[in-house]
Amino acid sequence: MSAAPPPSCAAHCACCRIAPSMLASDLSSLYSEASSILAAGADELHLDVMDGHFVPNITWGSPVLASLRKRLGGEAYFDCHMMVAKPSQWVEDVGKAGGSRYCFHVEALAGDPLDFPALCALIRGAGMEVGVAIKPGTPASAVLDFVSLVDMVLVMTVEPGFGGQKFMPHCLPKVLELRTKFPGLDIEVDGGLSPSTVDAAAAAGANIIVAGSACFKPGANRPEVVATLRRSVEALGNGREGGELTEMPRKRCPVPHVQMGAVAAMFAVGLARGMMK
Ligand SMILES: O=C(CO)[C@@H](O)[C@H](O)COP(=O)(O)O
Repeated sequence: MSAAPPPSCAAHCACCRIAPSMLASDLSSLYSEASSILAAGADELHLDVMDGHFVPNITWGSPVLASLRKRLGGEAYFDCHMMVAKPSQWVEDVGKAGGSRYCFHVEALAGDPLDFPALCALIRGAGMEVGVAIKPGTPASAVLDFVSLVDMVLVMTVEPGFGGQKFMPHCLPKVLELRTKFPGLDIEVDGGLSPSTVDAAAAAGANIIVAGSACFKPGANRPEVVATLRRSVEALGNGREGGELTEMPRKRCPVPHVQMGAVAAMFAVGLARGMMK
């Protein structure tokens, strides 16, 4: 028996946004990595905040966000994915540090003094947009009643905590369920996304694509990866074709500039010798 085809949504109008996960970048040069990926066409910077309790890993908090914000200026969009046990605890700090969207995990609400609506109000009061994330084992029904309170739902396609994991396609029916019920909703997918897995997520209805390793792995052509991810959402989610798709960036010149200079010099010498004969 052949495997079931991946789920596929009707064309929707939710705009594609590409949000590279900075966790996979060279963290010793966070500012230049962020600048480079924005220059490559990224729409958002996906910033994974992990507290060592909600997930078995620790990354960074508001001091790092604030210093990145200071150097990048006000334009860059900070998609803060809060993998923390008590989401309400960090809202004020992350807002002050320049977070643009505060995405909390619905699973963490059990240990938080605030309920869903109160937490959303706190986040908006701190000047940020609201996202809610669900882990692979959490059904979409956990957030369905609250969609009107949020700007985005993040469907995790790996267990949160670490970059570089394998994409879990069995999470995609949740994306399709949300897209079918909410055609204009921002739906983000995160974990194992790359040019070879994005089509399944885009076809299910995801319009915000987080990709860490794919964007930052050594040798990656960043503009090409970002454009490839975007074109997938435009084609399979928005139903665009041909010239309506974002253009692929022009390929790099296969001959490095140094070599080009050497070729030009040899040509000039040859020409001069010919003239001297
Ligand atoms: O939230 C997480 C992991 O918890 C992600 O944002 C990953 O950092 C994505 O990395 P790749 O799977 O794309 O390498």
